[in-house]
Amino acid sequence: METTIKVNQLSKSYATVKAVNNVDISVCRGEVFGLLGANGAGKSTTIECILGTKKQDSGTVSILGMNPQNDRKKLFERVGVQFQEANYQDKITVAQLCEVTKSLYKTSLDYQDLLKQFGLSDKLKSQVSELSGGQKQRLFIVLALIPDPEVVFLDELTTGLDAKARREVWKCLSDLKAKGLTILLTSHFMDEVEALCDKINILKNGKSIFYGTVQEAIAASPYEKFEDAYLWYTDEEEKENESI
Ligand SMILES: Nc1ncnc2c1ncn2[C@@H]1O[C@H](COP(=O)(O)OP(=O)(O)OP(=O)(O)O)[C@@H](O)[C@H]1O
Repeated sequence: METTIKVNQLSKSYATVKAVNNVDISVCRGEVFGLLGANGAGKSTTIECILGTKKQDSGTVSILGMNPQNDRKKLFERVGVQFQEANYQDKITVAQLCEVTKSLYKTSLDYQDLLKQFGLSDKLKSQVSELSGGQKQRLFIVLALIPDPEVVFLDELTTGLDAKARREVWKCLSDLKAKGLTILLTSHFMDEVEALCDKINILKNGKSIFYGTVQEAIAASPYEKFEDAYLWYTDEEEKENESI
């Protein structure tokens, strides 16, 4: 299968913090990859190095066959990014924000269709600032999908969404995956990871402590539930570190 994202031995430090330490990632076309770990584990730094908005200290990154440092412009046309705190002006409606986003790209999808898929059809004329947290979160996913990307990065996918909205987002993403969209996501919800991710990489203090499928993660742990296994992996490492 075609490899869409390939990260080899990626490392990045900030002054005294080794934020990412020899991380590997390999994502094929149409796969959903979960980058997991507690706050500060190194997920955002890894994503920024993949997108080329940060430069790694060592290791290599290839996305859609491109080097993100050299091909930022070409990459921008083919990759969607969901931002947590988008920088939009205060008084802007959903429709206007979608229009502005659309205008940045050569090709784009019909945003009215996307808004419908994500349950936001009736918000077209609403001010973005007046949307609920969950509605904003879904709008940010829509914005990431407007350029009809081949790869999409979704940071803290469904944080702030209610149970029904989360399920709806999962369904939409599964449909997009079936059409060949490659997805790299971060999430603090293990039910979501289990429902969506083909492979995961669990980071702790910048290092990879598990890489493989959710099933493999469970099998290699003493637990039967993924959330228990996840907590076991992250705690286990802590114990090892404490004993050093
Ligand atoms: N610009 C920066 N300058 C200095 N240190 C930073 C910077 N950005 C991140 N760090 C540090 O690097 C480490 C990894 O941070 P990063 O944001 O990549 O983690 P994360 O897994 O995305 O966390 P979260 O789940 O909270 O978003 C943390 O210790 C953080 O404090």
